[in-house]
Amino acid sequence: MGRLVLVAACALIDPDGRILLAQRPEGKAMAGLWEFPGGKVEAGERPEETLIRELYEELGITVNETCLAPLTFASHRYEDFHLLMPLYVCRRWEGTARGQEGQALKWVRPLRLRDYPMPEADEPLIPHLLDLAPN
Ligand SMILES: Nc1nc2c([nH]c(=O)n2[C@H]2C[C@H](O)[C@@H](COP(=O)(O)OP(=O)(O)OP(=O)(O)O)O2)c(=O)[nH]1
Repeated sequence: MGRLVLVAACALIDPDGRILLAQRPEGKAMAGLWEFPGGKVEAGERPEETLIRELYEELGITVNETCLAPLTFASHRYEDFHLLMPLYVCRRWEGTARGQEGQALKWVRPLRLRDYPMPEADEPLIPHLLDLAPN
């Protein structure tokens, strides 16, 4: 196995039950694919701290730790690393999500998630989101 990489990700869910996807920018690995906001857990961080930091940096929103609920996780072998990615859900935050790094954002109904090409690791997460918000 290659390196184990720990990434915390979050499905933000709006009052209509739609989920926020962010498009990975050009120049990064997996550019153009749609992902759940989040990022690598840095040394000394808890995953919840990572998410609070990343959601502010990427989207400009403020999230309280008590509003982050664990849903499931992805464990996926990529060519050069193994991704372990806990997925949280969050229905409450402060501010309006805007791509702070020029990335496109899209609020997507769970049934439409498959219309957006996602990283391989994310595919098994979709049924969990469909169970959660079945429209
Ligand atoms: N945030 C997020 N990352 C995901 C998802 N699915 C998935 O395979 N990943 C992978 C893509 C990256 O390899 C890693 C997240 O790393 P990142 O976005 O913080 O960092 P990066 O690839 O831009 O690399 P770096 O330049 O910051 O080191 O997890 C997802 O749904 N959300």
